[in-house]
Amino acid sequence: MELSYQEKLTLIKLNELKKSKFEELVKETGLEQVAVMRAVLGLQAKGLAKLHERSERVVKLTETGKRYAEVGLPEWRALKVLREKKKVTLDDLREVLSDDELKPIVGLLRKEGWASVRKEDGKLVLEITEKGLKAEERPIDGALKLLVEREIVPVKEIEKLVPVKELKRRKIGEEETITERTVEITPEGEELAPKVELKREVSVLTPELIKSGKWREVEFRKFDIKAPVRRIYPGKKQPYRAFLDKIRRRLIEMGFIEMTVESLIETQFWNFDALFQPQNHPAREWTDTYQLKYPKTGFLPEKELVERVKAAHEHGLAGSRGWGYVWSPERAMLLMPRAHGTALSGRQLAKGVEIPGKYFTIQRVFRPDVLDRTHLIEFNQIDGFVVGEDLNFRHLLGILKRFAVEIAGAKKVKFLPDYYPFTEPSVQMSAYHPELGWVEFGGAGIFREEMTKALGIDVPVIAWGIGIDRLAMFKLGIDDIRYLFSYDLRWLREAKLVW
Ligand SMILES: N[C@@H](Cc1ccccc1)C(=O)O
Repeated sequence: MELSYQEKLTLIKLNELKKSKFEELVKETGLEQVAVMRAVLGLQAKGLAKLHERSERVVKLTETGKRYAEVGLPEWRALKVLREKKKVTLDDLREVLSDDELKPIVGLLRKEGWASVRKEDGKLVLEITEKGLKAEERPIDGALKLLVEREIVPVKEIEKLVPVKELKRRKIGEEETITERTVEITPEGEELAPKVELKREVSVLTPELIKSGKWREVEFRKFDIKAPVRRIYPGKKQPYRAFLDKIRRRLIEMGFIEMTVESLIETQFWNFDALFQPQNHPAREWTDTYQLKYPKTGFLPEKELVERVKAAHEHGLAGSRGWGYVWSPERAMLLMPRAHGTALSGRQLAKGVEIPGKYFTIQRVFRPDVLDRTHLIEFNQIDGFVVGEDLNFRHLLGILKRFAVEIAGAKKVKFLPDYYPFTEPSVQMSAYHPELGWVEFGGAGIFREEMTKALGIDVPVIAWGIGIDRLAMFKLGIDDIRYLFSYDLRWLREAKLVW
C-alpha cells in the first residue's frame, strides 16, 4: 500500500493515540491542518482510519457579552447605585451606564421588579423595591458565567438556564455551528502502523542531491496531478484585444504590412477628400459622421498634394470631369473621429508604397448609431489594399474570399454590387458562417484613378474595409456586442476565444 509521508506520519501518531480529536492530531504531527485533513481522508480511503464528524449548535459571547462579563450587566450596575441612593433619576445612572445601556434600563429594572418608576417634576424617578434590595443571581447571570468559563457552550446547555433568543436579543451571545472531528484508527491501521518506515520526503530534486548521490536514499514526494486545486486567474489579455491581435498576426503571416497611426482623430481631408468623396455630398452621409467641437480644425498636408486633390474634385484627373464644384480647404481641415479605416489607406498611398505591396490596418472607427445588442457607435474595421501593376477586379474577389475563409472561417461568400465614392467598381461581400448564416462582411472595390492619381500612385489599387465585431462576438461566444467592452470580471476571466 502506497502511503504519502504525511499519511505515514499521521498513521504513526494515530496509532499512539488510537482515538483523537482532530486538533490534537494536528498538534501531534506538527503538520498544517489541511495536510492532516488530506492525510486522514487518504487513510480513511485506504481503510486505515475513520473520521467522525459531529456538528453542534453552540453559543459564545459577543464583544458586548465579553464587556458585560468584566463590568457587570447594566441592570446590576444600576442596582448598585440604587442600593446606595435608594432613589435616583436617569441622569444619576449616566455615571455607570452608557447611552445605549441607559435606554432599556427602565424596562429591565421593572421587569425584574427591582425598582418602581414614577414621574416627579416631569422627571423619571426610580426607587428601589424590596425585591431589588434582596436581588440574587438569576438564570441569565448563570448563563453569562458559564459562557465566561467555557467560551463555547452547546445551545442545549444554555437553554436549561435561559432561551438563547434572550441572549441574542440583549446582544450578549451569538449562535454558531461547530463541527467536532474525531479520528480513530482501524484494526487494519493498527496492524500496518508498526511496519511503516518514515523516510523524509523530498519534493524538489536539487543539484546537491544528484551530486552527492543522496537521491538514492531519499524518498520522492508523489504529486497527484488530478487533485482538485483552487482556480487561479493570472493576468491575461482582454478577450477582444486577444481576438484583434490574432487577426493582426494572421495578416502579417499573409505578408501584409501594417499601417498604424496614433490618433483616433482625423481631418475630413483624409477621411473624405483624399478619397475623392465630394464635399457637397449630402452631409457626406454614407457614414453619418461625428465632428470635433474643440479643436475644430487640424492641418492639411503639403500644398502640392492638396492642390492635386482639389483639382480632382473640381475638374477631374485622369480623363474624369471631377465633381464640378469649388473645393473648400476649410471644410477639409475640420476634425472628426475617424469614420472608417480607409482614411489610413489614403494616407499610406500619399506617403508612398512598395509596388507591388500589401497593406492593412485594424482601426477603431466611430459612427452615430443607436446602441443596442448589435450596434455600437464605435467599432473596429480591418482596412487594407493591394497595389501592383496588373491587378484587376478578379484579384480583389479572390483576396476577399481568402479573407472570409482565413479570418471568418466562412464556407461560402457572396458578392453584391455596391457603391462607394472612392471605388469603381464597388462590391459588398457577405460570408456564410455555419452558425450565424449570411453575415455582411464589408465593402471593397478598385480605388478610383481620381483618388490614386491625386495621391501619386499610377498603378491599380484594390481595397477593402471589413467590419469584424460581429465575427468577434461569435468567436467569443457572446450575443451582446457591448460585452466586447465589458468589465464583467467573470466574463473577462472565462471568455474563451474559439478559433
Ligand atoms: N470604408 C468603407 C469600406 C470600403 C473600404 C475600401 C474600399 C471600399 C469600401 C466602409 O466603411 O464601409
